Amino acid sequence: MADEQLPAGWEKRMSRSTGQHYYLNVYTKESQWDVPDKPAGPASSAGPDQVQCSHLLVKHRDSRRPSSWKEENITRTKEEAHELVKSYREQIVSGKASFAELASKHSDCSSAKRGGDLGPFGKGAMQKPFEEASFALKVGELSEPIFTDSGCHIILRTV
Ligand SMILES: O=C(O)CN(Cc1ccccc1)C(=O)c1nc(-c2ccccc2)[nH]c1C(=O)O
Repeated sequence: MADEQLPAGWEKRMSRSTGQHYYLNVYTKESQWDVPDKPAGPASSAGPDQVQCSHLLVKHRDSRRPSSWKEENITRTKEEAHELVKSYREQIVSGKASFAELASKHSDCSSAKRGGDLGPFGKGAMQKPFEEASFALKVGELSEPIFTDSGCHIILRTV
């Protein structure tokens, strides 16, 4: 397809070994041979009024619970947390690292163990800033940094 429109987050690549085209999700690093007309992520039980997202949370000393699986007592400032989240976002967007890789290493949320995956959720389940950012994303899209009482997040909508 000459001027195919790909869903957000997908790029057309050529296989060095076979010369065939394939499609790469630049955020999740998933690749597939057919045009990505499916949601950029594993099918899930997300209902019509739900989204499925992964997130990377960096807490700070003013977070509601400044402690995590990574760090007993989190002392970084809110500004330092924001800088870290911006650097992680840049690594993901530039293709240097995948979302799941950075979330599993650096997220202060317990979902780090699942590459940041939160599963499907509807309205009313999450803190308002998180919900609003999640529902504003297209499938495969990565949010700008957002703040909740828990800390600073980037969110990847997967379904
Ligand atoms: O805010 C608090 O008082 C404590 N929390 C809430 C929490 C704690 C454990 C599991 C899930 C949520 C967190 O700080 C927190 N929030 C999140 C969170 C926030 C927004 C969306 C998804 C997860 N994760 C965590 C966590 O420790 O793992």
